[in-house]
Amino acid sequence: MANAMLHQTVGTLQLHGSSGIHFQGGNNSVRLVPKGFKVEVGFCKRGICSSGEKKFSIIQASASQTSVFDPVLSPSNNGTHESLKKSNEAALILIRHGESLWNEKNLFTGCVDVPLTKKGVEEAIEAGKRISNIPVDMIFTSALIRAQMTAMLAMTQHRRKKVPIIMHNENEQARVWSQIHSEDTIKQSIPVIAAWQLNERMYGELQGLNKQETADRFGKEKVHEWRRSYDIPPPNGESLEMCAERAVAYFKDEIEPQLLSGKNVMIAAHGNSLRSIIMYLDKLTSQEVISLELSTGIPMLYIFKEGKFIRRGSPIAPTEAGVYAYTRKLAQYRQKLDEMLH
Ligand SMILES: O=C(O)[C@@H](CO)OP(=O)(O)O
Repeated sequence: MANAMLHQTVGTLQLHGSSGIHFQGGNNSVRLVPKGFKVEVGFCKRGICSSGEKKFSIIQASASQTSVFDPVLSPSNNGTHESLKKSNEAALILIRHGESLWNEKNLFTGCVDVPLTKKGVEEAIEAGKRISNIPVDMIFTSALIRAQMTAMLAMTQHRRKKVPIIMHNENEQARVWSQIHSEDTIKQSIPVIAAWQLNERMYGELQGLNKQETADRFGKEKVHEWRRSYDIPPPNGESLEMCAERAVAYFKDEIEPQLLSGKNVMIAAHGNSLRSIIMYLDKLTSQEVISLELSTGIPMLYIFKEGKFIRRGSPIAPTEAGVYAYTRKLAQYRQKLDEMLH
């Protein structure tokens, strides 16, 4: 469950035993989680506490647009899921990070945490211009700085001027220390969730090697197989299939519910983690994904409507009318921005 909300923790409960669903906190026993609240499942320090207890926090959803999880919207609730699929529409922007210092040097990067080059910074800003009229309610990035820089730099160009704020939910203290105590400020913020599951495919023993030198040493075909085949991993690294197992699972579990509830989402990630997500969105076969290449810093727009992802290509420029005419909602959003800013 995404830990995306800007929220107030109003209590902590524990689940005991295995006899049915039974929440207990202090002297109080709670059977149902009221509407507008969410249950956040955490694990005691190192995974599971003694006697299998798990820690639950009851969190009051903020009234703002940025409070993201309503249990009623849970995709596990099938009836609701179906009706939401029909009624909601949301924009999904995917963006591969701008050029990194190791892209520039032609080195296999994978999970090595390398920042952007100056050109990468410029690409991210340019990408931001292209999406400056498209609503963004939530941002997901990988845990790597090149994706996070890209997301933040892109948002400097957004006309709505909401402030992207990285959520720190790694432990209770981090969460409490980063709390915002103004509803108005929360409304002017965009939660940014950093997730390792969106990281670049782990390139194993190729990380740090020069791509050309590796091709010279092992042969062009072998290296192409490592780089682009679906299920053949590079030495001690992840194949695209293995990368998809975590990236697509994260997308389905954490991002799709947000889209279902009508949130407009931007994902800043990597060549291969995004290839695996696009494979899922566009229903590509393992053969088709081989030839899918993503450029750095080019945003791609999808509309999520009636449970389907509709690929809308890349917004060309902020002034380009076409992209905003894709849906009435996008056109209205842009018009509102025009009225606000003129
Ligand atoms: O080095 C990497 O991490 C990736 C992306 O830059 O390389 P490839 O082009 O092989 O997917």
